[in-house]
Amino acid sequence: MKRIYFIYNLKSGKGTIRSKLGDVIDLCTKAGYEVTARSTQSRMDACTVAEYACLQNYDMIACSGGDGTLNEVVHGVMNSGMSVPIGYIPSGSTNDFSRGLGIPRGIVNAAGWMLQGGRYVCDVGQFNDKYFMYVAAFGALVSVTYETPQQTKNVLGHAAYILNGITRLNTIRSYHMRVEYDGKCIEDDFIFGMVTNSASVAGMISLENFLLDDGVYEVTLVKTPRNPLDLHKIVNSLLNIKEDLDTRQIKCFRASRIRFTSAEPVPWTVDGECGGDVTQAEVINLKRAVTFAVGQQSNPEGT
Ligand SMILES: Nc1ncnc2c1ncn2[C@@H]1O[C@H](COP(=O)(O)OP(=O)(O)OP(=O)(O)O)[C@@H](O)[C@H]1O
Repeated sequence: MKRIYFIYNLKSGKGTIRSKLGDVIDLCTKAGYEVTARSTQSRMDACTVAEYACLQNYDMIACSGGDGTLNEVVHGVMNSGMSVPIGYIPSGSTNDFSRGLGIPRGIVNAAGWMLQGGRYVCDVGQFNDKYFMYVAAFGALVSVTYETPQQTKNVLGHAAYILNGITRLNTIRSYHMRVEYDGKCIEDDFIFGMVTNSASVAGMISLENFLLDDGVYEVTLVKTPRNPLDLHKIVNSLLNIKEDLDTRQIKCFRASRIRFTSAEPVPWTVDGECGGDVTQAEVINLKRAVTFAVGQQSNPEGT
C-alpha cells in the first residue's frame, strides 16, 4: 500500500487544521494511502520528520501549516537527497507561496487537490546554507513578517503585518551594498531588497510575470529615498508590482545567482522566518529541485 506522512503545525495561523484532521486523513485513506500523522512539537521538527519520512521511503509527505512549516519540510526533503513529492495544505496566517502554486482555498479542498495525481517540479532557493521557497529579503517592510508576534499574526493575519509595517516607516534603515549578478554589479544604499519566486510577499506585495520552475528569480532593490515623497511613491509601487519596474528608486531584474556584499551585517528573512545577520549573502536558484503534489496538471518535464 502507498504510504503518506502527514505533518501538521497546530501553532500556525488560527489552528484551523485542528478541526479538519479527520477529513484530511479520510481523504488520504480513500485515495489509497496508509497514513502516518504527526503534529510538530517544536521549531525545525517538521524538517527532521520530513527527512525521516523520505529516508523511510514514504510515497508522499503532506504538510499543513504556514510558509514556515513548508520551509522546514522542504529543508528536510532537500537534506535527504530524495525527491519525495510534497503535498501542501496551507493553514498559516499569510500562505504566500500557496497562491503561486494555485492551491485551492480551504483545508479540505487543498487536501483533495494534492491527491489528484499531478506533479509540479519547482525551483528551490539557496540562501547561504539555508533553503527557501519563495522569498529571501532584507530591510524595511519584510522584517515585519518575522518580527510580528505569532499571537498577533494568528489573530489579525495580514492586518498585523500592515500595522506593524506602518509603525516602522519612521525607523527605516539604509544599507550600503554591492549586488553582483550575471557579470553585472550595482553598488548603492538600499532600504529594501528581495529575491522572489512567488505571487505575493507578506500578503501585501503582489507580483506578476513569474514562473516557479524557470530557474530564475525576480530581484527587487529599493534605493534609499531622499525625502518622504520618494518613500510614499516607493510604498505605492511595491504594493502593486504589475510589471517589471526599473524606476529611479526601484531596480528590478531577473537572475539565477546573486551575491550581496556589505561591510556591516544585514538582517535577512527567508520565507518569512529569520535568516540571520550576514555581510555576504549568496543566493542561488536550484532549478526544479523539489516536487509538489498538485491537482491533475503536471508541469512539462525538462522545461
Ligand atoms: N509545537 C510547536 N511549538 C512552537 N512552535 C512551533 C511548533 N511547531 C512548529 N512551530 C513553529 O511555528 C512557526 C510558525 O509556523 P508557520 O510559519 O507554519 O505558521 P504561521 O507563521 O502562522 O504562517 P505564515 O508563515 O504563513 O504566516 C515555525 O517557525 C515552526 O517552526
